[in-house]
Amino acid sequence: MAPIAINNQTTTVAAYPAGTALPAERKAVYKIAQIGGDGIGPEVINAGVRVVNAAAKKLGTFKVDFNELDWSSDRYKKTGKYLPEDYIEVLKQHDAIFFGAVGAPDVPDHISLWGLRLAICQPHMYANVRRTRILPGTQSPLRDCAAGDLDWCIIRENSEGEYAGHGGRSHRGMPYEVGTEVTMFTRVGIERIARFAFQIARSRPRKLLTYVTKSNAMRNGMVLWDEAVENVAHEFPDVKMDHMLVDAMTVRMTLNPKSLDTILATNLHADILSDLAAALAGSIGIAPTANIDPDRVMPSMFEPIHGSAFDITGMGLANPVGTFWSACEMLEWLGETEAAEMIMKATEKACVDGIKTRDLGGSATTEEVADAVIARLQ
Ligand SMILES: NC(=O)c1ccc[n+]([C@@H]2O[C@H](COP(=O)([O-])OP(=O)(O)OC[C@H]3O[C@@H](n4cnc5c(N)ncnc54)[C@H](O)[C@@H]3O)[C@@H](O)[C@H]2O)c1
Ligand SMILES: O=C(O)C[C@@H](O)C(=O)O
Ligand SMILES: [K+]
Ligand SMILES: [Mn+2]
Repeated sequence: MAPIAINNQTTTVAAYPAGTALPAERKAVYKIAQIGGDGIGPEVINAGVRVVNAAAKKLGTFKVDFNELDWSSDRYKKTGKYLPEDYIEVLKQHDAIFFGAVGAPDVPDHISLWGLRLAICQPHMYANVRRTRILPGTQSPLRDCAAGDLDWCIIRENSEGEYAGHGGRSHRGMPYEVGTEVTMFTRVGIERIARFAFQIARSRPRKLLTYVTKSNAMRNGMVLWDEAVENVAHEFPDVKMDHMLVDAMTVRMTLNPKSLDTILATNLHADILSDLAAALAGSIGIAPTANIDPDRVMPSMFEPIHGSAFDITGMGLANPVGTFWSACEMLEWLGETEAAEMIMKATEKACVDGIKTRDLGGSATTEEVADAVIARLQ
């Protein structure tokens, strides 16, 4: 494996390992596929687009051309399809994808998720990166944690495992009906995500990786996980590694959170742990997601961690901070670190100044938070 340059930038945003992350060139214009999707998705994405455009204008070094795509549950209800046949080709014409959320009250959740998010991300975007940090001006429900704490980077395997899509149902409606969901792990899939996670861990000051499985109860695939991760660990002797079973991990995240830094887990486990991480940092509304194709075959997809939140749709209550942070991850991935830092700092300033949505204890609307962030870009 090629040596990996260590990214020494002191940045408040993503610090991807330089070897995997830096694009070949910076561009004058980035073409971004904008997919608001459902529920609060379009609300937070529209706010994010405004903030990104304002930052680009302020810097004057690049432009962003957002291409709005109507791929959503509305489209599904009208046409029977979330995506056009040639969606891969369409997406490939872009440098990145800026995504809101998918999920509608009148479409089964497994249809919407597989119809849009999973169809786009599997199999190329195998690394799902979910950062957490208690932002200045916000509060954690953990009494001993303050701004800057819970600085975690969760690496979620994003292409297989519990989301392999294998299984079936038979004897529908009968008392002896059967449903199976086959969890599939491959050594190739585990090793590639483990290497990615070790590279991230190595690029962070603490060089500390905790990997999570449930290899006591799940005695095949998760034991393969343990073996494959331990094997990859030999390539990274400078990274300190430990292992947790997922149930005990929830306890450690809550009661001993400062002992953690980079966290690697399977698709489902990391999905759950990353929502917990966001909540421990104050709100699900602040947390970002980067669905990364480290090989850059597909444009990577950036989205807030949350879903379409139909309970608050159209009310101006959606916190756009997770979307702004996701935009920072996107800009960082494109090589525009300066813009990423500018947006992250302005977002933190708006929080410090108390311009926050209800989930963070404030009373500002989505648009007011966006206005406040734009006013603080410098
Ligand atoms: N990546 C995705 O597109 C994605 C992620 C999660 C859930 N979903 C889908 O979204 C739908 C709703 O799922 P759910 O209710 O389990 O999760 P959710 O994240 O949509 O909402 C959970 C709770 O958090 C609140 N919340 C979420 N985002 C918020 C924000 N930005 N600001 C303030 N409050 C916020 C909601 O109001 C709700 O009370 C389902 O269809 C689900 O499948 C999609
Ligand atoms: O598990 C998923 O992929 C759906 C959603 O919960 C998410 O985290 O994006
Ligand atoms: K989302
Ligand atoms: Mn989730």
